[in-house]
Amino acid sequence: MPIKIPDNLPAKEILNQENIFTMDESVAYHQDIRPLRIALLNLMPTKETTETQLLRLIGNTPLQVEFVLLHPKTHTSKNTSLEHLDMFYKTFDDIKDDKLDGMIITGAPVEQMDFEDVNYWEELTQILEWSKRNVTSTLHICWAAQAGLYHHFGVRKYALEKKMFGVFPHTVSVPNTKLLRGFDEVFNVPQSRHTDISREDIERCPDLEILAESDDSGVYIVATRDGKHIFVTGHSEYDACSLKWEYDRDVSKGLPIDIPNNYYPNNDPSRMPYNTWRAHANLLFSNWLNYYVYQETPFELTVNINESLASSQL
Ligand SMILES: CC(=O)SCCNC(=O)CCNC(=O)[C@H](O)C(C)(C)COP(=O)(O)OP(=O)(O)OC[C@H]1O[C@@H](n2cnc3c(N)ncnc32)[C@H](O)[C@@H]1OP(=O)(O)O
Ligand SMILES: N[C@@H](CCO)C(=O)O
Repeated sequence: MPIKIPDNLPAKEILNQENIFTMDESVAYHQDIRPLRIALLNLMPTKETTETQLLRLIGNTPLQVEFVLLHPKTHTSKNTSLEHLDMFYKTFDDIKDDKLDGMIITGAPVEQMDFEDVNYWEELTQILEWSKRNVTSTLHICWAAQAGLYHHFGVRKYALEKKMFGVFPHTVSVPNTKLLRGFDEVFNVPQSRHTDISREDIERCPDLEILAESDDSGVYIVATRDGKHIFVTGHSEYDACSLKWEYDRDVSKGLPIDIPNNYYPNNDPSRMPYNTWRAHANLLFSNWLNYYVYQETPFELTVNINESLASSQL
């Protein structure tokens, strides 16, 4: 949340140089508050786990959030029951005439397919197009980040020789960026993917900026310069045991898989892993909700986003 301080306090200039968000008394007086409407487009097979992980992070805010769960209607889910989807989920058709303050699009275990072979690809591209005009800020996770970068900017994904699997040290690439406010200079993020995006491809797109990366696991966060589209390659939302569960699954299937990097104490899979990324996960989501959604979204959501986006190149 912004700090409201007297207009002429000396600390204000120092904090402004650090991009710390302060608000003049005059602006604060006029700021209106209402609940934020955030959708989760859940593409994961393990839908209930993902709902819990993301709600835990979205719930860590003083803002009121109305959460809308979406699933792709053109995909028949094998691993989530129809009862669960009918009871708790909507589809794009139900919300396409609305506006949203924010949207999160999850990862999906389809990264080794061509985008066009994913059976809900056409529906997803409609949603991505719609998000440009109807959502204040969209946060794409893992495969959704690759899908969004490909659809909006033609950035492709590359197959990795070996799965990027484990917990990797990351660094902030742009000092004082609002999305990474409060982050340590080195912070951990779980990565679990067979494909990658390239720094050079992103640098060729003037609308994109790399905000965080890792010497070991590559680009972590890319954002459009207007903050309306955020692409996150890792899984900060994962629980302590998510990588263990994936590792045990692959071992039991006899798949070639290394012990997750920097995860188990002494690299020993018989020991319980620690969560060393939770604080940064909470910061990432609360910074996004505050600076990219709440501070940017119009009070009258229906009035709107079209106007503020009219000048955007997307
Ligand atoms: C790169 C990232 O984004 S990482 C995020 C993805 N990570 C995860 O999903 C981790 C958890 N998932 C898993 O461990 C596994 O997918 C499991 C155990 C749930 C199921 O695995 P399997 O039994 O081997 O495969 P299964 O045939 O059930 O398909 C798995 C999923 O792949 C996706 N999928 C497979 N083929 C297609 C296709 N042609 N089009 C779209 N989605 C597809 C679906 O999401 C499907 O699950 P769903 O129908 O419940 O949505
Ligand atoms: N995180 C995924 C990668 C596959 O897309 C898994 O291991 O299931």
